[in-house]
Amino acid sequence: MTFASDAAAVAHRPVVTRVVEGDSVRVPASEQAVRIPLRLSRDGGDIDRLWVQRTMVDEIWLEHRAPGHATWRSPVQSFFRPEDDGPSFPTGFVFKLPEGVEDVDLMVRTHAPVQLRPTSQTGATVADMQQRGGALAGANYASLAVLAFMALSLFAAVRDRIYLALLALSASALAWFVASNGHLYAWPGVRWFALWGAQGVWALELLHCAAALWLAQRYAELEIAARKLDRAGDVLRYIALGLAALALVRLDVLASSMAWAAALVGGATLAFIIATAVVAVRHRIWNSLSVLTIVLVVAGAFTLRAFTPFGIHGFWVRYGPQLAITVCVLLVAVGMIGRIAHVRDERDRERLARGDSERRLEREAARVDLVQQLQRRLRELPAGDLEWAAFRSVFERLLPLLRLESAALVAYGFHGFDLLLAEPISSKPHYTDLLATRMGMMKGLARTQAPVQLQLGNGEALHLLHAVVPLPIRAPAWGVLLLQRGDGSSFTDEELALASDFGRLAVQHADEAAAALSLRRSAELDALTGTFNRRTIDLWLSRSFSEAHREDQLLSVLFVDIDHFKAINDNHGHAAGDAVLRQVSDVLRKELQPTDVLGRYGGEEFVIVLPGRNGDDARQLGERIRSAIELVRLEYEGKPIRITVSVGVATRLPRENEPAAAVARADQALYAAKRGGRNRVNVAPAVFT
Ligand SMILES: Nc1nc2c(ncn2[C@@H]2O[C@H](COP(=O)(O)OP(=O)(O)OP(=O)(O)O)[C@@H](O)[C@H]2O)c(=O)[nH]1
Repeated sequence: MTFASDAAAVAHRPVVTRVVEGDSVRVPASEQAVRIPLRLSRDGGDIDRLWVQRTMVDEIWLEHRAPGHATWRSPVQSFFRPEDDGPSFPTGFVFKLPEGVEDVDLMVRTHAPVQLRPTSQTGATVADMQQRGGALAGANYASLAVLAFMALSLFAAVRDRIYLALLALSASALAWFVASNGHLYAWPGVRWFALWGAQGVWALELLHCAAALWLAQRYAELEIAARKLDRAGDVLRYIALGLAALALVRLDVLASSMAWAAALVGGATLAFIIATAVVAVRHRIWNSLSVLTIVLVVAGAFTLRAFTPFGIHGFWVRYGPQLAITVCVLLVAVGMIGRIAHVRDERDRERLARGDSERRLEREAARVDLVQQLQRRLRELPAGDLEWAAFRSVFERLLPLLRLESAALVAYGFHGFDLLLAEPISSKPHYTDLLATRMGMMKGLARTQAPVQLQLGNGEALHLLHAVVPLPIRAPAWGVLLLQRGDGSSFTDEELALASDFGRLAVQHADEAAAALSLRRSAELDALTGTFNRRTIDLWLSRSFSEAHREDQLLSVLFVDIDHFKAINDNHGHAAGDAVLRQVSDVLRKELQPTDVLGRYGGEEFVIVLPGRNGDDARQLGERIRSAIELVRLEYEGKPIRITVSVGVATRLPRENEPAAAVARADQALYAAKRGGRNRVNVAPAVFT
């Protein structure tokens, strides 16, 4: 059984209590040396050393005083001035005892209160203790140095400040351990740190606490996970840093309270880290369960060490906390490495998402642009040009968007046209070849309405991968888009969907434009004969007269009226009359030039506007029409119908810029032709009105 004694009692007064070696004794801070009388038990003959665990004393030595004898005094040792010839990592103060002596005085001068437990040992045991302690300390330092270096490398690679916190944690642990074990002061270059004495060690301990708090806050992502705890961590960290700065001021009056303050902050830090580790476990942070376990072990190790004054001692009590902290740093580092993968995954995911949304935006913009262009372009085009214009707009966008080398539209019966449109035009022979051999297959694929990817081609181009995208064209017509990339890479579902969508838009807009065009045409045309109706031909007449007047051009008008049409209706029926009207309009159309305009003026009367023709030309045309109609041999229900027409001709007079007068003259001329016996051409005199 051991007990603690307060050596203060023996500082300046005669011995009251004699300390038995192996007991713990507390030595208070004092400017003068404190004398601790020791009763040695030297049962074994080999026991000739006194061993005191290294602790932060300024000076320590042994004295032996016997009445009538000269005082024996051992060399003075110091925590802050290790002997040069001692072991690399000394773990204790060792004094060779004079022979036959059972009572010695242990002399201690310290600026900080310390707890000592002197024991007498054999030389072999002392060597063994030095070796074990030294080996453990060395291994600990090496591990922490490696971890610090690793943290620095990780920071350089990932540029995440959490690795700086890991560096601070491992480096501060290393500095603290090296100083608190008394090894720092043996190393050249850093010996000066001894100036701060015990206060320097506390400053390092407090810095380590601050680093541990910083890392714990970031490791458990407290800022997001537990804001209140995070703020408490901030406060504790600032306290630790403030106290560390205060410790470095090295005021002796602060020595005792600083020891308590460091212990309190250490305890609070441990409590905070346990709470943080619990939060990390709850948030499933990688490796946090192992970290929590080791943090609890650290707390246990420190608690055990706090009981040293009550006789709990031993190798593991002395070194357990340091070892546990190193293992803790190691586990946190492992967690941090796992975090790299996590951070990288996050970054990759972010980059992909960003790329995805940019691509989507680009495609959406291209789609909007396509729709606008289709609406604009197709409105102005005549029938027959709509289809290729719509698909050219599609290709303009698809080629860059899908990185295509070429694309083609293959369509049969689309608005009555067969189309092969290739972009660029140089790729047309390739698609022509493809069609020659794969037409049936393409037709089959068009019916499926699902895009596919196939290796298509002939001869050398056999390997080329093509996307075949069916178009929604109403059967029996069909059509597909053929897309091909130079690098042979396959198309994603998204890309095929995009091509499908663009193809559908082109078909839809071409359909709408064709429908609008035919609606417009039907409003302009006479349903029975397909020639312009009265309203349209009136517009043409006005436009032609003002244009001819402006340009000072010739312009003639023909009125063509079927003779005795009422009789045809009466004798053969109304349907026969309709057939005659269609027949006459066909003959008229054949006789006209592209610039001439034909319209049905009403009933059985047609008007022909002849830009650039004089009266003579018009009369000759009228004559050709008359004789051509006369030659028509029309039979209705087996009965022949004889058709003749009368023609009135009028020509624009130089000052005329509107048609009314010329139309009246032509009508008059026609009337004259009728009166003249029909089946004849009559030219209105120029000054008829
Ligand atoms: N079948 C048919 N008959 C029509 C159509 N539009 C007008 N008609 C008829 O055309 C006839 C015109 O007859 P009229 O104006 O008397 O002249 P006509 O019989 O041709 O005699 P002339 O002009 O004097 O040679 C009327 O009987 C109308 O009913 C039509 O779209 N189809």
